[in-house]
Amino acid sequence: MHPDFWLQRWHDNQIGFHQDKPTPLLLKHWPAIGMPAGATVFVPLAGKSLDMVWFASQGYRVLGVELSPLAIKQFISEHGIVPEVRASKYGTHYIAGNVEIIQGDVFALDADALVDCSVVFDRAALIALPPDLRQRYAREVYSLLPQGCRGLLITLEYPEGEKQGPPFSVTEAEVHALFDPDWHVEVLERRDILAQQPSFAAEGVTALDTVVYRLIRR
Ligand SMILES: C[S@@+](CC[C@H](N)C(=O)[O-])C[C@H]1O[C@@H](n2cnc3c(N)ncnc32)[C@H](O)[C@@H]1O
Repeated sequence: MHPDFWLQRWHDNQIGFHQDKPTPLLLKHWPAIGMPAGATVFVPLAGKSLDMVWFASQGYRVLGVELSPLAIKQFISEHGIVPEVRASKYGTHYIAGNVEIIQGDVFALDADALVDCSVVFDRAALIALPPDLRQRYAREVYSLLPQGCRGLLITLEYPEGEKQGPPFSVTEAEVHALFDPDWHVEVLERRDILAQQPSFAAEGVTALDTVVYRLIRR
């Protein structure tokens, strides 16, 4: 997916993926990750997600990465934040309290950028990417995370070809193909959400599951 696609989505305010509260499945499953307060949570493809605010409210540090300057501008203005701003080889860093968001390309990160991250939260990130980029993302971004790093990954699954992504359907088999053997992959929950997502049914999708995974970097 070309970066311009996402910049245009933000420009046109086509951000149906944005939620006006923290992700309920995050709140439900976070205890299973067992991450002490003070840890740094990596939030790739962060948007202006309120999950970042929730993590900060729970005493975590947050490192978000987001391509769109507009998303970050909105995050800052909607939370009345006055960030410190600095530039690095990764992009422009906006830092306020426990939250740091890099405006830049997630594929430009290196291991140094993620060295302090003990956990990754992936909601609408892996599934925002088409198949070839998903492989690159697992190979070039997840692989930068330190040993022992944990992850909470939320995906969607719907029958092949019933809808054009994003969001893309990513099967359990694909999650294993992407992350085995570097990550231990475990399903925490699979839930049928078709009835709660009328826009999918309106597009002709006949089945829709969300799946929550716990990942542990070996
Ligand atoms: C579907 S949205 C999800 C946002 C957020 N995770 C949420 O739950 O609301 C995907 C986001 O990834 C951003 N994005 C896409 N490709 C990116 C890349 N290569 N590097 C950083 N951000 C990217 C887009 O601008 C968009 O805001």
